[in-house]
Amino acid sequence: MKVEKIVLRKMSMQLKAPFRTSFGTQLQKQFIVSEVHTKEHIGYGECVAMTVPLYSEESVGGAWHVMEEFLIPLLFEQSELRHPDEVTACLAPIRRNNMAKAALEGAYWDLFAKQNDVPLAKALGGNKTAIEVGVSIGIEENIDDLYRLVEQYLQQGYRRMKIKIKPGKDVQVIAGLRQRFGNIPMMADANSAYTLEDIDLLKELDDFGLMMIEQPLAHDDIIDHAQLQKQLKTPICLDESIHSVEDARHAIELGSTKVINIKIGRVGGLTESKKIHDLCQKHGIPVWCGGMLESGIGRAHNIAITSLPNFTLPGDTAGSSRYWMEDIIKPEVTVSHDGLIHIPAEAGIGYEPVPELLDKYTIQKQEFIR
Ligand SMILES: O=C(O)CCC(=O)C1=CC=C[C@@H](O)[C@@H]1C(=O)O
Ligand SMILES: [Mg+2]
Repeated sequence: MKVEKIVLRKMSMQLKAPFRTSFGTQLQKQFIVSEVHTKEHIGYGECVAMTVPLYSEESVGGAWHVMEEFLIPLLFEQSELRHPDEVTACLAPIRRNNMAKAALEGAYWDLFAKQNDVPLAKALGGNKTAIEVGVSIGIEENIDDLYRLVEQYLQQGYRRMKIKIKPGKDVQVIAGLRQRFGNIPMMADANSAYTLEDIDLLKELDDFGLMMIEQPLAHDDIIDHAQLQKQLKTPICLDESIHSVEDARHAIELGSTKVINIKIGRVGGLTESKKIHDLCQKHGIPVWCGGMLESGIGRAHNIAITSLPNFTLPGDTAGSSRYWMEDIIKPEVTVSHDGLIHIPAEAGIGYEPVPELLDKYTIQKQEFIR
């Protein structure tokens, strides 16, 4: 892949409704779209870092700086990359900054798939024609609003409900949902809102048959999660704690987790995501693909990675209309009434970014010529 130009776009799009979690609320979503250009094709990626570094240490501004000052120069030092797996090695001298790395690496994977005229899912080794999807629901102040949203998403076919919880909005909320909707596939995501001192409360959640409890404890912990898992029946799923295949290996060996939420940006790209997928498959640990409120470009990458066989649980890749009045791709991502997203047969990410819509939501654009 002889990339001649890389383009970064800082995007600003408003979510249909505020998305609340235990650490904050998002409404005006900023993110970065990356483009890698050859004479024949453009590969697209998305940087999922948030405007404010509340989920992880990365932010939109920080990621832009790292890509501009360090990552893009490293990529341009390579006369030619033969395979996108080489991008991770090329960027390895720069510590962490995984979301920035993943935005560029993902664009190279899209370019590679387009050059080889295969869907990205196939280029990654995926074997599915469709993926099961769930939906993530933010914290609602009013329980009736939460019930209305769950009812709506069940009718739309989503295969699993992810409920955000935090102290004071946890046991009662889950109990109410169970009472109202019965034994629907449901999980809770705490985004690190608890500590081992809350163990009695977390044990109460054991009574509701949740599929998993996601990241109950500190964002950078696997030791306390191992202690907690010994005392919980409900599987713990790690999200924020896992930044690499080595983190996953440590967590599995310690017994800190029984499910892993793979987010391409959090772990530094598709190549590392595949490694985590393969390690978990070897250890009988199911994985699913988490979300970061992506636009259609990031959503398309999530769909492709979910085509790998050990993505056996519904992920957070909802349809475009879950978050956006209009998405920046055509066609938009849609979910069938039986909760499936059909994997595109077109080459690359399979959804075409629309230049006019990219421009409409671009608030800053910079071109880097090799
Ligand atoms: O993109 C989606 O639909 C999932 C959104 C979601 O649940 C999250 C996005 C970003 C950080 C967190 O708030 C949360 C998560 O932890 O998975
Ligand atoms: Mg999470």
